[in-house]
Amino acid sequence: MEAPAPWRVLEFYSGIGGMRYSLMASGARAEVVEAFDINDVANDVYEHNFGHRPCQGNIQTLTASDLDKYKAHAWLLSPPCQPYTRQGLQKHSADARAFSFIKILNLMQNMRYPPQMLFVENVVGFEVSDTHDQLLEVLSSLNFNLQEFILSPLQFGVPYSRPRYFCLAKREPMRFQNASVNNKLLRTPMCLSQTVNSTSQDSEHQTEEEQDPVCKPVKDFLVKEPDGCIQNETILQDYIVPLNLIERWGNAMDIVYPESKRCCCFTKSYYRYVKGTGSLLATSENLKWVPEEKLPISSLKELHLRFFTPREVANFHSFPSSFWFPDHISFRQQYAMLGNSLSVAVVGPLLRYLFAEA
Ligand SMILES: C[S@@+](CC[C@H](N)C(=O)[O-])C[C@H]1O[C@@H](n2cnc3c(N)ncnc32)[C@H](O)[C@@H]1O
Repeated sequence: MEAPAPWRVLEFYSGIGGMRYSLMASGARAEVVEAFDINDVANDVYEHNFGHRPCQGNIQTLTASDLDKYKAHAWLLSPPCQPYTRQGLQKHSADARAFSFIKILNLMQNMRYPPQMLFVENVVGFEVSDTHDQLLEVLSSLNFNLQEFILSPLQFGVPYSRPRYFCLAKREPMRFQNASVNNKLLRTPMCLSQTVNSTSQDSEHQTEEEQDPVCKPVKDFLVKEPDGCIQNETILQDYIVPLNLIERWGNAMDIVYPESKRCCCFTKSYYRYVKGTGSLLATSENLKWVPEEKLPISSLKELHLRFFTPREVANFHSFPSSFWFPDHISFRQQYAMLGNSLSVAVVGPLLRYLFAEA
């Protein structure tokens, strides 16, 4: 018998393709038929890795008939998060960077072939925004069931704290495998497993700290030489943290060790700034790590701190080893685009669950 045709997928705000890698990792019978992004540098990276250049331009200018022509079954969207971040002005839907997302949401109501499945990724904070209210309104008007999650790679064995909000939606008569959690916001990946068919009230309120399984150590994510050894400092010269920054920021920096089981979220400003943008790695072999201890500046200097390389940040995002940047992309651009991307370790299982037939 002939295999059924794959689900047709549109990838909005495609960036460097974290969503597409997640779809590949999910094993879903699905293919990206088009991707959309306004950033030509991100599109260079996407094309370099997938051999397909996304439609370049403002998503806000798309019309219902533009989208109808793809007859897509699923839309995957990771719209800009600045309107909802705690550090920002939190203008939500009034922020111009939210306009394109609101526009295409509303287009769904005027389409001849609206998607049957929807997946939205954003920062924690989105779930209390008025854009979220609009999302729910549109989905309900089109008879979608939805399930929402706040999950972090830490809950998937990756020593990386990057909690993010996810909305999964399926249009009637399609159903989720675990329909008992429809209309709930879950903080556990439990219901993604086919073997678990109910989720207790408690697990809806568990945080990433309470959910940590045994995470791999940071050293498993470091750049390796072909012989399997971690690259030495001479090779990693470009990544050493200058001493004046150590003097200035001291214990405000987030320092991790090869044996650590957690590092903090890499933002798009990593490498430009050291405070609050991502962890730094202590590479000295002579110092013993004492967790939680505040160290004097003299000891901090002896830790031989370095930035994680872009490849290592990609490893924390669980990107495949085949992923890479074209030569003309600067270090700063690499970090900026990785900081905007997402965790394949988290989104892969969520997409597998979304596409699984009930
Ligand atoms: C949060 S990032 C998504 C990153 C992506 N998921 C990845 O894995 O790299 C948002 C992306 O949306 C793009 N973008 C923002 N506003 C846009 C608009 N109005 N039209 C098209 N693309 C837009 C940005 O260039 C950026 O690549």
